[in-house]
This record gives sequence, structure tokens and C-alpha cells, in this order.
Amino acid sequence: MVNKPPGDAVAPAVRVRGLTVVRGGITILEGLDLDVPAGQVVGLLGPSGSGKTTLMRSVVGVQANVAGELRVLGEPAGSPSLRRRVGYVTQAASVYADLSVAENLQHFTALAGLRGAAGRDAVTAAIDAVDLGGHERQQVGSLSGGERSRVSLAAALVGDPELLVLDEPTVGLDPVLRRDLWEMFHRLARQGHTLLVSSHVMDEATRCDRLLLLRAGTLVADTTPDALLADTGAPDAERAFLTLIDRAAGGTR
Ligand SMILES: Nc1ncnc2c1ncn2[C@@H]1O[C@H](COP(=O)(O)OP(=O)(O)OP(=O)(O)O)[C@@H](O)[C@H]1O
Repeated sequence: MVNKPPGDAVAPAVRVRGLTVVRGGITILEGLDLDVPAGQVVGLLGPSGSGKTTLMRSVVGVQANVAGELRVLGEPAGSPSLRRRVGYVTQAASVYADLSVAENLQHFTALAGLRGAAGRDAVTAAIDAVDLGGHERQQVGSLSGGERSRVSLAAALVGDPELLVLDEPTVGLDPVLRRDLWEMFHRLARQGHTLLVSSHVMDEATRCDRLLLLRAGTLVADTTPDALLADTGAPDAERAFLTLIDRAAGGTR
């Protein structure tokens, strides 16, 4: 497992300066400056279409037409050396429905270059991390939606990446599963992983250590849940977000 370095003076896991991304001839992200601190659960929140996936794709190095500075774990985003250090879970499940949980994870451990005992240990550790013990032999196609999401997460975990980039991992899950997943994210952060987790559900903001609030491709706030509520005087994250948007627009509400 990744170990936390001592002290607080740790370089950010992701450093973004002046990031602009154009897709289909349209500027989707414009001049973003932000840091993702190491060892924390950082929420990337914003409405549908605000650019969360585009930013995540840029961080993991699969996005074209990216301008500006984008460093991930000290390397330029997309560097070949980052392939094993960064895990990415997209919104679409990336696991095979006709294989069992264990077979899926064996496939991903092999892709991560882990063979023999190291591969078996990685599969066991990933299954434990996502609490899927007892489901090893079950076909993924017969799992519940929440269990399937956790297999995708386990697949991203097998190489023990330092940075996990998770695109809307809790979408469509019931409140209990959502809570369990957020608890798991914090457990992973305590082990030294950094998690960048997107959501368009504002009440998930309170579950993050830090928050990046995006709207229409610009950063509305880089804050903590407590500071967000204190700064806006709003009773919850959703109303705080609306207050910030009104402020940015020069509104009076
Ligand atoms: N190839 C493309 N050409 C033009 N516009 C695009 C292209 N891909 C994405 N977009 C636009 O970029 C904007 C940001 O999309 P993105 O998927 O990053 O948003 P998001 O915040 O992740 O949304 P959601 O929460 O719905 O997943 C959207 O308005 C989308 O329509």
C-alpha cells in the first residue's frame, strides 16, 4: 500500500495552471488554476456539463487539445511513467459482465504486470478494499449496480495507484451504498492514496476533505466543506453553490 510521507509539506498530487481544453471546436475548460493535495479525498463538483469529465480526462492524459500546465505526481499528465501510478474509473463500467469478479481482477492485475503470487495478493487486496469478499466467483453480470461499481473500482486499485480519479462513482447508488463508498474513499486516503472524485450531487460535498466547484468550465471555488458553508452562510452545500454562482454573476440574491 502507498504510505503517507511524513509532514505536511507535500507536493500536490495534481497541479493545474492555466488549463484550457477545447473539444469539438468549443472551449470547455478555460484558464483553470487548481491543486489536488496529496492524501486527501478531493471532490470535483458541478452541474452536468460543467466540465468535470473533461478535467479528469486531462488529468489522466487521455484528453486531446489540452493547453497550459498539468502536472500529475510531479510528471506531465499522460507521461508513460504515470500509467501504473494513476487509476481511472470512468462513468461506464469497464469490467466484463461474462467473467467472475476474480477473473476480471486477474485480467487487470495481468495488465498491471503482476503475475503469480503478487497477482493473487493484488486481487485479494482489491477485493478486500471494496468489501466484495464472498462474491469472488460470481459473474459480474449478476451483481447489483453498486457491487458492479465496486468491481470497477477494484480493477483500478489492483496496481495500487497513488492517485485515483473516479468519475461519478456514486451515481445511481442508494444512500447506504453511497455512504459506504465514501467511507472506503477515506480509508484509501488514510492509507496514503489521493482521490479525485466527481459528483453532480451537491450534498456529497460534505463528504470530501476539499472541494473544487466547477461551473461552465471555470472554477467557482477551491475550498473545504466547512469554509464553503461559513463563507456563504448557506445551510447546505447546494444553496452555498447557488450563492457562489450568484456572487460570481454579481447577483444580489
Ligand atoms: N467532443 C465534444 N464536442 C463538443 N462539446 C463537447 C464534446 N465533448 C464534451 N463536450 C461538452 O463539454 C461540456 C463538458 O462536458 P463534460 O463531460 O466534461 O461535463 P461533466 O461536468 O462531466 O458532465 P456530466 O456530469 O453530465 O458527466 C459539455 O457541455 C459537453 O456537451
